[in-house]
Amino acid sequence: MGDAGIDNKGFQDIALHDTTIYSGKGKDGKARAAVVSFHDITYTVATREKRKTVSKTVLNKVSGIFKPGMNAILGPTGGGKTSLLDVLAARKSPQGLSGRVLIDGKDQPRNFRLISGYVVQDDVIMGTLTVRENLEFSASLRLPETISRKEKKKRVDDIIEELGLTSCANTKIGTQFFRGVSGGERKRTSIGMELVIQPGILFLDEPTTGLDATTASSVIEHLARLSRQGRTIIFSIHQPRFSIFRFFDRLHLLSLGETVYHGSAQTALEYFRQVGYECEEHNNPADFFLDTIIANAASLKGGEESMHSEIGNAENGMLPRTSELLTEVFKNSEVGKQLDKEGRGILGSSPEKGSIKEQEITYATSFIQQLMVVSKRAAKNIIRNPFVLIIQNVMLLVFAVLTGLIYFQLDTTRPAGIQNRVGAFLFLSMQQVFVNMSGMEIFIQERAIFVHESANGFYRVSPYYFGKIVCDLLPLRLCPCLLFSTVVYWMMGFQAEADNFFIFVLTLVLTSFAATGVAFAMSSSTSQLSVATLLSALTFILSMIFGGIFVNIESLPGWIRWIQYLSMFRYTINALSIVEMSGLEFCDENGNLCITGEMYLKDQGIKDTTWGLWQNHVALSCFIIGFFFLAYVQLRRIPKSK
Ligand SMILES: Nc1ncnc2c1ncn2[C@@H]1O[C@H](COP(=O)(O)OP(=O)(O)OP(=O)(O)O)[C@@H](O)[C@H]1O
Repeated sequence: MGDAGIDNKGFQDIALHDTTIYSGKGKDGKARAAVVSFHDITYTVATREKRKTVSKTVLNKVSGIFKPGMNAILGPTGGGKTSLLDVLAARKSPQGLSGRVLIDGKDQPRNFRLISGYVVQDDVIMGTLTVRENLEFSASLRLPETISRKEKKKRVDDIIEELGLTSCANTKIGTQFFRGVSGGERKRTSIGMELVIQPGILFLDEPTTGLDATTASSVIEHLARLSRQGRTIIFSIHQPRFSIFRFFDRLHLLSLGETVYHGSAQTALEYFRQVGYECEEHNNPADFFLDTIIANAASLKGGEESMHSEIGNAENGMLPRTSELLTEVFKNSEVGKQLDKEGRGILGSSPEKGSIKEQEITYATSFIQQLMVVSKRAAKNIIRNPFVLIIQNVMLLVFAVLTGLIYFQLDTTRPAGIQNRVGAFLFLSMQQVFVNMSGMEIFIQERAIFVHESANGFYRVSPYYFGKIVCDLLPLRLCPCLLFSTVVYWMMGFQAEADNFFIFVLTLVLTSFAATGVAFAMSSSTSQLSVATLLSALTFILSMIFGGIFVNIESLPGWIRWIQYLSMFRYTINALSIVEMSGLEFCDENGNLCITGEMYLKDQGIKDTTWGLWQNHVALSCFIIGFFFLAYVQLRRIPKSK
């Protein structure tokens, strides 16, 4: 059997001319393609099956060598393509992973994620920004501050031209609320966001998925053009048409996490013919490979039934080993042996004897630069998505007028004057808490974008978080709350004293921020909006019960009474009660049987002292600090590796 696949050309030139660890750039500062070799990659995960934890082998001793050009990882669904791509791109956590990935014969640098590009399958890209703005966002954060604005702009212009995005450069990407650029333009923008750093190696997870045939061909054509400029492009792909397949230089065929073929794409058909599988004249090679792999695996499992089942259903991800199994055939073939020999050669000349290590994330820009760029994008996002902004401000104003009309100019007759005020305190605190549950979706909606960008070194968690807080708290929490509290205070006819008014507004603002803190903490702790909503609703309801109105706290048994201290409703209601009730006298219709506001407060166990008032604001501030800090910690804990 002749050399049906492995092409040595290029490796010696590239790998051995430089003894330093790969930095992504050549001596001239331009992107430098590299040889990515992987040796005996095994990846296992623990899964739950029939109430037992079992170990599943996703990749089993997979080896190969990807050189500058177009390198495709192909295989049936569940074959391990994405897993292999993630391992090569250093996006997998080292847990359960063994083997080595070398770049130009040396270990991957610890900041490999930052010098290589990675385009995920579902484009994670801000829909409210234009194509150009998204590219500029990437350039502002991923290029060092030593590069001038002019140069960054030029780089963005070049990419727009290179990827054929000129006609849609100023079109918004699009969200679920409005249509923007086409699928192909969106994918090319995602690719452009990675090209900003001029990576020598570009990884793409199924770049054609979800695109129509013509758009998919155009994306692959663009990638092929990029590869000819000196880049190593590695991508997973499911079932490409021939018009796409013909652009592939090298091919790695996977079946159930094992290599079926690795080598030149042009000679792959010849290899299969030599091992006994002939492709019909007008059949698409990619379809032929997949059909052959599936049929081979199914026939070895035995039976007609398994012929029709996905091969991904094999037990523990492995098939019984027989000499006819294509993975075994490949190992024993000339192509397989030559790949093994070449791989051992690279490993032998590798200076280190390391294993796959956790990646470290370094950043090209300072905290301040990241804060500015991220805040600017968050502000644009709010302005261009005005629905929430309008609801939060305009609707709340309408709601404030309605509330003001219900409790209009409260009098001090007894019992209505007391009852209406107490009802109003509860209603106002509930309103502030429940309206701010909208903060729940803040980190859930953008979770995929945040994970992708922070894993790729766009920004640290802290500037992203602070940027979000500023852009969310001011327009969506503070402004509506100031509007609302001003309208209701004067319409309800609360005490016309400046001090009282300002303390009233402060109390509602702190309540609004504390509720937002709870929503943020929930939002950063889960990716499911329904879970976050449920958790927050339960927290608020429990807190409401212990607010002092639904149940007399003093009448509760001691073992449960302490929960009152965790109720933000209690602090809000107590503060509002002290501010409004102190100094009032409530009498019945005849002007007899009067009680003072102070008597009411004493009856409720509320201390009408300076500290008695301000302790409520201190407690609400502690809630704010605690929940905002928790939200930050939870955001940091979101794994950046898969
Ligand atoms: N963390 C994990 N936990 C459990 N199973 C996993 C995990 N990662 C991968 N797998 C399993 O390993 C197999 C390979 O997954 P992978 O996503 O790499 O396949 P793929 O070839 O990219 O599939 P597709 O074409 O459907 O995207 C699948 O059966 C998948 O369910």
